[in-house]
Amino acid sequence: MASPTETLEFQAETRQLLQLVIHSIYSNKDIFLRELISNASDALDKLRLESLTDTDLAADTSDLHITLEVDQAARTLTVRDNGIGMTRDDVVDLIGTIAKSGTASLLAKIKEAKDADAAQSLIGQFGVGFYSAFMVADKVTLHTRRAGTEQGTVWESDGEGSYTIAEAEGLPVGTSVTLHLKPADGEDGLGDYLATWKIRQIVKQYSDFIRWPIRMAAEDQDESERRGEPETLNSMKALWARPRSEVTEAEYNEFYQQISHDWQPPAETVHMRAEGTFEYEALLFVPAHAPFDLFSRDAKRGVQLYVKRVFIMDDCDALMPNYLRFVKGVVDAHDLSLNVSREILQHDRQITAVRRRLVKKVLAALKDMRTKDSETYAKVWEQFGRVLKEGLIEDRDNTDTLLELVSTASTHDPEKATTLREYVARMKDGQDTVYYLTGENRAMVENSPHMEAFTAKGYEVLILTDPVDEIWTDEVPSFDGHRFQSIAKGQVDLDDDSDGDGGDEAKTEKAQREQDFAALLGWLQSTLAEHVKQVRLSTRLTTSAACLVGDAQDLTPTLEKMYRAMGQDLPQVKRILELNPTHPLVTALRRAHEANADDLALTDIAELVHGSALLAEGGDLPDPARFTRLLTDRLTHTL
Ligand SMILES: Nc1ncnc2c1ncn2[C@@H]1O[C@H](COP(=O)(O)OP(=O)(O)OP(=O)(O)O)[C@@H](O)[C@H]1O
Repeated sequence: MASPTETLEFQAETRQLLQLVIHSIYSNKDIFLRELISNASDALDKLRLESLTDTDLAADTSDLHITLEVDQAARTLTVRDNGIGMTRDDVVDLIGTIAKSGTASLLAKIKEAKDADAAQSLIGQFGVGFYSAFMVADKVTLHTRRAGTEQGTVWESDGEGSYTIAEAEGLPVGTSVTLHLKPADGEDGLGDYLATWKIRQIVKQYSDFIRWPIRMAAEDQDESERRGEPETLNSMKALWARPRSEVTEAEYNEFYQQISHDWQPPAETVHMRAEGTFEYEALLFVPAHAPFDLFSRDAKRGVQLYVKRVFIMDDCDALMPNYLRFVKGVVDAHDLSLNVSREILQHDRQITAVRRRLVKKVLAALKDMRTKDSETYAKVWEQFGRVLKEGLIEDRDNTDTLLELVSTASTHDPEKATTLREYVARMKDGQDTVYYLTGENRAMVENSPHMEAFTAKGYEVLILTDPVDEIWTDEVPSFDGHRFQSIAKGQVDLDDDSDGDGGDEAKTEKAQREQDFAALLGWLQSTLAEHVKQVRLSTRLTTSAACLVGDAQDLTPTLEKMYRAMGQDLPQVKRILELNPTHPLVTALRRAHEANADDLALTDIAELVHGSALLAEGGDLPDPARFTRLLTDRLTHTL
């Protein structure tokens, strides 16, 4: 006897998401069918795979398919599959809850979204799956029975606060989802989903490449039986297995949209076939925009893995490195076992070789796009540049290609980003170094005192403002033989007279200056010993009195902060204070020190010079209250 019907509440987040879905976040309601068919197709994949790998599972896989049934009188559309099915617990867990990470933050963002378009693009990135049924139906009934079990389950909800669940007898293995359709409403984007032409059109558009037959039972069931086989609506062609020359751009785009649930076409398509000892086909896509969770720790990565047309897994991370986590697509390998697990894949030499080849292909496609279609490339870089730069740290094999892809702001043109190659082509005679400065934002970098001499002398400096820039510039020594040099690190001697003429004179002048300032520098060094490891004269300043720099191998303050935020226990990184010997404050300080080295006011000024240099580069003062007091005292003295 069947158990009584239970009424259960949706989880709070699920309820919120349902409300968003029902109140038409999507202007295009037709996609509900794509979502339900995609779930049904996954269920068929799972049953096929499980029956191949679990010989104890007595399941009939001889005719796996999806059926769409229209009942005009009852105004229902049913999506039926004979796939894996669900147990009662599965239904409660999978349909009543959204276990996806990031749901709460996504909901918050959707609520903040300014308009329906922005909200739609956010929810589009998430994929509402099963719940999209409630866009077109005011009641949804689901019957299901898990393969290998006897007990069926029936679930029903109007998408408001709760759902009912009960046992059901005599169900076939698989799942059927019956939508009690809302009336068609053109203005609200609600099509007539009882019309077979409409269903045919939606399946063709969104689900043509689904690898299982999608059949439609004709309106009149009796008549269809008399006519024989129901009609199959989709072509089922595995697009990746067809030669490139036979696939149209529209087909590629539709396929991409099916697997990614994206509403825009991809920015780039890579289709390849490898023959030889390890055969495979790959069809990869670079999306046009980043998913909302690109930088979240548990963001999915990887492509779908098939073995000889049998779906094995989604998000196969062994096939894509972390820094290409935005690439979507399919890899169909011919010589793998269907039982292959993620762990085995991680250590499989052939998979590593496939991955290496795929990475090269994707990077080559991006490089090609950069030369041939710089406008699209600029958009792709804007979306994924920060992630691609992680490759400079992770992937030593492709450093050269990745460096060619880098596009960054520079002092050359405030409006336009530059590539490293363009930078090198513009380098001054005798310059063999690529100068850059990292910082939190463009304005801070541009106004940093470190820039002064470079600007004055016409040297171009790259402006790097992504956190990842701090790290890769530390790890990658050069581009095409030209060393990377932070203008906030090491000795920068732009006065160096490399061709020799006049060099002696400059050297004598420098030596004289060093001698003149020796006493002041020595005194400052001991006075500021707590904060800096050295005080020296600078050649990089023209207008500021002082700046802080690091040794070539030192961590930058931002990097130091990042490591500390990650919980690393670092010793204090002391920096070098550089003084501008031509600045009136510095020359006056020298005179005052010569006149009376014991004047206590000089100590305050030394601290103020150090604090100002910190502030000028956007740094944090060790003791802001003390700095303000010293500054106020000094200002009071001048009045
Ligand atoms: N027809 C079905 N047969 C078996 N299980 C199903 C079926 N439909 C849904 N499910 C189960 O319910 C889960 C939730 O489905 P839902 O469509 O909400 O999300 P999803 O398919 O996991 O994600 P997305 O649609 O964003 O890719 C699925 O992962 C699957 O386990």
